[in-house]
Amino acid sequence: MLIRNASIVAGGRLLRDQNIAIDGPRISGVGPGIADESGDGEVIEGRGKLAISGLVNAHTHLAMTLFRGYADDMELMPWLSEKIWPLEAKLTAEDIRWGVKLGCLEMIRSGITCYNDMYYFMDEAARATKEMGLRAVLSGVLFDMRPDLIEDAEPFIRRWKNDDLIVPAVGPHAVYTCSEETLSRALDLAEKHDVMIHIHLSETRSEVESFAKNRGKSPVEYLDSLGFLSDRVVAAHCVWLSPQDVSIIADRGVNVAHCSISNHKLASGIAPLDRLARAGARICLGTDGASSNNSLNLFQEMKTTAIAQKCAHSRPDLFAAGEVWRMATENAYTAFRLDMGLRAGAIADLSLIDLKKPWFCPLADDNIVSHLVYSAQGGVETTIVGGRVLMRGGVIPGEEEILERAQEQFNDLLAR
Ligand SMILES: C[C@H]1O[C@@H](n2cnc3c(O)ncnc32)[C@H](O)[C@@H]1O
Ligand SMILES: [Zn+2]
Repeated sequence: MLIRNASIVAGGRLLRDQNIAIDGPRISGVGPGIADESGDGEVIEGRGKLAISGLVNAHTHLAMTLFRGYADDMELMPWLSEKIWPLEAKLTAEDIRWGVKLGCLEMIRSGITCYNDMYYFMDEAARATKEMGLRAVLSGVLFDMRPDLIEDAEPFIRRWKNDDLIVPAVGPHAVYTCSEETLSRALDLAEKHDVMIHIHLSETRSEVESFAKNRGKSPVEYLDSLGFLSDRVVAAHCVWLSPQDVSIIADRGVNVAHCSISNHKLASGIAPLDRLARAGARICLGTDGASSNNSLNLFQEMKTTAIAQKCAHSRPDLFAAGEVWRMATENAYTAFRLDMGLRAGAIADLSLIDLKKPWFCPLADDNIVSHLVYSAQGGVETTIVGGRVLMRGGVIPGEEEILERAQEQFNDLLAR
């Protein structure tokens, strides 16, 4: 396959008239005049389009698209205990199938090619994701109150560990819902199978303060005392951190999944991203679920991340566009061990964005990253994962049926 005459971003600058040759699941060449070596004869016209390497959603609960708009305007714990968990108790595999497909539609349309998820019925989520063609790191959520879920964690890893798109992981929900035994079991599993650990961490002030009151240490210090923290961990939120917590996170190489919009919508707080960045922590971006955002759009996350941090610190120079762009791309590629980027040999996970949109005008060689972070509002029109075209010219096969079925599942779930 050959994408011809596209523009790309290199060193923060716009590079025009580039060909991208794709051979099977990988990129075979990028540059002016590069020829198609695959022999499949497929050509995608890239003139007037920007090719970007795929964005990575570092934290979500994809099937929560069915809960979009279901319980707005609440803070975390009452939201979970009074509204979300009672309805999740009624979830079926079919709900997960169509909720995940709906979420995949939205992510394909916003240039996300890989997502990191922690939820229920994850075999169904994996099958639905593969049908949609996206890449995913998936973990079944672990709670003390659900010993059945804990029992299935290892079998799940064994079922999916050699898949070409699905990477299994372990998902202990949080320190306030998982005992030390559960956390230690999750860690042992992750180390035994060399998979990642996905956890919610220090999201709200009350969570951290009550934990410290009961345990005499912060959630971060507690996890560190268990030997839990390393670059195998993706920690969502990391909002309420002491200076010591920040040092531990950075020193252990923990991957932070910063969820700016979810933190704002639940009024959880504004994460100390500047302190984390200055300490050398790796920061990625996540949308969280569509019930606490309520979109699955990393362009919105990037803009919100940048402007929220600038305003919180009265420092407009903080988190320039290029730094935030790397949170949704390169930082996540490192965190999730993804061989991604617009270069020969990388996996062919990329999107084309139509530059003939008002929000990309005026275009200069040095303002494209600014437009992507501060003004882009859509225009992703082609998305490719592993060399498979998932959306072309704005068309995703089967989209109408997915929208109908997701609506039916939502109606059925609420009626249960
Ligand atoms: C996977 C479980 O986690 C729940 N969940 C969704 N969003 C959040 C959040 O921001 N913090 C903690 N837990 C969350 C989800 O409803 C599942 O029960
Ligand atoms: Zn979450």
